[in-house]
Amino acid sequence: MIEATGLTKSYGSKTAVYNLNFRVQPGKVTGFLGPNGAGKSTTMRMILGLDAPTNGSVTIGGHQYHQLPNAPRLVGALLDANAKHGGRSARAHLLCLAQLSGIPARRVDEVLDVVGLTQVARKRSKGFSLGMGQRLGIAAALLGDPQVLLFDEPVNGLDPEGIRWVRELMRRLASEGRTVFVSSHLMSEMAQTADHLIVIGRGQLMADLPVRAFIEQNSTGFARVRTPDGDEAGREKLVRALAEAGGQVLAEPEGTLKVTGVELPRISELAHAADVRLWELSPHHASLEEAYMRMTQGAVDYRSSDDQRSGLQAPPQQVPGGWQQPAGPQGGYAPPPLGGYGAPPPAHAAPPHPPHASHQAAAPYRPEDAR
Ligand SMILES: Nc1ncnc2c1ncn2[C@@H]1O[C@H](COP(=O)(O)OP(=O)(O)OP(=O)(O)O)[C@@H](O)[C@H]1O
Repeated sequence: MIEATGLTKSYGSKTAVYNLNFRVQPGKVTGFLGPNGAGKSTTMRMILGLDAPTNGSVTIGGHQYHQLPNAPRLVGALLDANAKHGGRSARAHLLCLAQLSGIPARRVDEVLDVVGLTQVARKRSKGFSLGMGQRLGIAAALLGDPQVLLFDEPVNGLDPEGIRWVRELMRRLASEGRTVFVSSHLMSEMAQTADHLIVIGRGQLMADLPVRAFIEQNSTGFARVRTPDGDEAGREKLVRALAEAGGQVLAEPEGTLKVTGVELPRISELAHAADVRLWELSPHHASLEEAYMRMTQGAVDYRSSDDQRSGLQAPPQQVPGGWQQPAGPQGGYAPPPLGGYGAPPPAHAAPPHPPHASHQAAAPYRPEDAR
């Protein structure tokens, strides 16, 4: 098990990671999610003893990395797939790592086989594609047959077949009882790979919950409704009727309405009764990616200025005579529940002041706490 306690890292005035508390359990794939610059790599480096925490600690099996007896045999990691000598062959690169850790040479051939690089084992790695480089990095992580594995963005540069392979490998490693900690900025990928999620934004913990719970909370459906272009009166009439029927309506930038709280057949009846024609009435599911974006919005360091994801970045548009707020608890676009994901970090910065003992981030939401 990996355990972080009050883990904090500052680089000068920049706080990269602040007061992280989490546990990564064996026998599961734990996804470590966060937008660019959230602090994932910094956290992983601290777990591996490559960076020293400014405050707090992180341990593996109760020990700091440097205190582990024979660490390379206990912990394997892929941090940077480019961290290799390009002039060496894949096999020579792995042999070198194996010798440094007292791992027998036959293990090199085993891991080359596991990652599918046997055919190119004697080729220089500088000619490798990004995907082959990732596979070589994964092979290096597996060399010591470790119980604890950390992968920083392992599917970067992989094609769909490679992504599926990584997903299956992670799941297999976890099913063997290993601790598997995988970082990504893609919720859609993690939703398919991980059992548990730890989400950070601007260095702070935003959620710590099973993937199943995240999906249950965020994959509720909604209806998309379009009235004829230019028929403002009809649109307003429908919005009023939907609101009176208990629905929640959000105007989308494209001119459509996003409706939750009213079933599709009922929307059709209401439109008919109000004598409003519909150009579109379709069922939808909010994607997990969207829910994740919503959770981490305000915790993103770098965002393009023309990000038009409907209802996510832009404030909801006012709907005349109807509901103006985003969907309620049953809607896919609901804001994180109060007391739910834990206090998000301050909107515009990681801790506004350098961390100090009295500034405690709220405990993250764990569904088991609610039971
Ligand atoms: N050595 C360093 N010196 C100064 N700032 C750093 C250093 N390493 C990381 N940072 C800063 O700390 C923050 C967290 O960076 P980190 O690389 O851990 O994020 P990340 O979640 O891994 O991002 P990405 O998904 O883009 O790799 C960033 O703002 C980054 O610029």
